[in-house]
Amino acid sequence: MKIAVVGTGYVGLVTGTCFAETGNQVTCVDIDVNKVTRLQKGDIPIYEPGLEVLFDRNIAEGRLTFTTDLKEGIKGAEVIFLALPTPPGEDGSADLKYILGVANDLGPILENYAVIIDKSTVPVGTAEKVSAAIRLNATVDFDVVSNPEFLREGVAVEDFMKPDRVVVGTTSEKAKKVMEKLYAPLVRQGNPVIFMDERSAEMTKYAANSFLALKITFMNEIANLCEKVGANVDDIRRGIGTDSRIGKRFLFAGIGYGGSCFPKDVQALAKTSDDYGYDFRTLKSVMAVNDDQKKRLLPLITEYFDGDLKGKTIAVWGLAFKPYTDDIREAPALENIKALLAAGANVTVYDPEAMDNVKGLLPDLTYCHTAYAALDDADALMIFTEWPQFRTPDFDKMAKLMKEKVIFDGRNLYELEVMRENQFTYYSIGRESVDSKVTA
Ligand SMILES: NC(=O)c1ccc[n+]([C@@H]2O[C@H](COP(=O)([O-])OP(=O)(O)OC[C@H]3O[C@@H](n4cnc5c(N)ncnc54)[C@H](O)[C@@H]3O)[C@@H](O)[C@H]2O)c1
Ligand SMILES: O=c1ccn([C@@H]2O[C@H](COP(=O)(O)OP(=O)(O)O[C@H]3O[C@H](CO)[C@@H](O)[C@H](O)[C@H]3O)[C@@H](O)[C@H]2O)c(=O)[nH]1
Repeated sequence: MKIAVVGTGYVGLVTGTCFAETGNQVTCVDIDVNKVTRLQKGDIPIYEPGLEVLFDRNIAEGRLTFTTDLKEGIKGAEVIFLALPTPPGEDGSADLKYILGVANDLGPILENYAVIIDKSTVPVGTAEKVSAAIRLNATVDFDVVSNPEFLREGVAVEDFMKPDRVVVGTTSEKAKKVMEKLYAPLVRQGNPVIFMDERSAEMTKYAANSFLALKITFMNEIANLCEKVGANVDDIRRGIGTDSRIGKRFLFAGIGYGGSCFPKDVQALAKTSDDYGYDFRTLKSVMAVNDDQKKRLLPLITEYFDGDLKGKTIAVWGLAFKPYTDDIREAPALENIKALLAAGANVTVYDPEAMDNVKGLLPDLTYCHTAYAALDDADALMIFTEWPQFRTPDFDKMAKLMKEKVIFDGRNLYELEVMRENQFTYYSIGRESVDSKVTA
């Protein structure tokens, strides 16, 4: 099939590359000239494991091309994906200016029947708005379909190629046939496609993200209570996750959820609820609890240093909002680092992928080439991202480098017993703290 993908961000690049890999002819369109020039040279601007190999192969074999010209990009395409940003507007609702802007542009340049696919996360009713915007100037027939994306950054290729499900919202039989053809290779491999109407598909995306954010937030509150009652949240996770009705995934307590999706999508669904006169109380609690959770370690580190962080050197491991990505959008690390700087601390950081993305935003940090270099003469270590390489460090080496053997861990990377054996003072989430100052 001939496919156009408008928007070469995270979703656009994964969508374009994966559909090229399944044998389609894909043209990706972006208004960002620098990005398109880079892409045309075969330089991929995001870090996503497994994507580069597919990207290189499909460019080399001529199935994947890039342009800044929308008209050229959509020429002859049977399907046109809109993978455009939907950032939060001032009132928390998803800002549709990119989507509707492209929809307006599409009307006069469509030359043949095409299915226009909302891949972006968009509020209920957007397919109708996109359709109306295109119809204003269109001279040919078209359909607008909602096909939300559920991929996770860091495992995006796998999520795309082996999705738990594909959701397609359309009430047009003609568009349904095109969508069945598009996803036939995935269906043949046993991945289900669930058809529904446009509004239900749009709601499904927000319901999925909000439910996952709720699940994490619930565990974060259980963790907070565990600290008070003397229970261990990791045991609770194992104890409830084995119940198949609850499920093992997305039960890891930590320093709050971040990223480019959960925060904005929970907020947007809450705004939709308000607009329709429904008071969605659980969603509002999720947002409030998560805001607090992100700051969970700050009072602990402040108290540890008797209320004064001025002149202390705090090492930070992890900047990305989660491992296997260089994405720092809504990353808990950033808010914490800003608070440390405001309190007068010096901050040394290490992240295997995300440092270049932070340098412009926070130039006053000391960026280190290795995790250990960040510990040199540090008064404490804070951990915000669970990169695998942080899980099994050389504790003796850490002890020699650090001024004080104290760790504030927002991701529960270490067993309490290991911390006791290594005589580290250790604060984590939802577990008792280890005070090696007293026991050493
Ligand atoms: N990032 C994820 O993991 C993820 C997963 C599922 C769904 N989503 C949703 O997918 C959508 C896109 O997310 P993203 O992370 O890929 O966005 P992004 O911000 O990384 O990329 C968007 C791209 O669109 C381009 N663009 C803007 N206006 C344009 C125009 N008029 N014409 C052509 N290109 C234009 C930008 O230059 C940019 O390259 C959002 O709605 C998001 O909520 C994201
Ligand atoms: O048990 C868990 C699981 C995740 N998180 C946090 O939750 C956030 C989001 O993680 P994850 O869902 O893995 O990352 P995203 O790439 O943001 O993916 C989410 O958002 C995407 C954009 O909408 C959707 O497509 C995905 O299905 C959805 O998982 C991160 O801050 C994680 O640290 C936890 O704190 N505990």
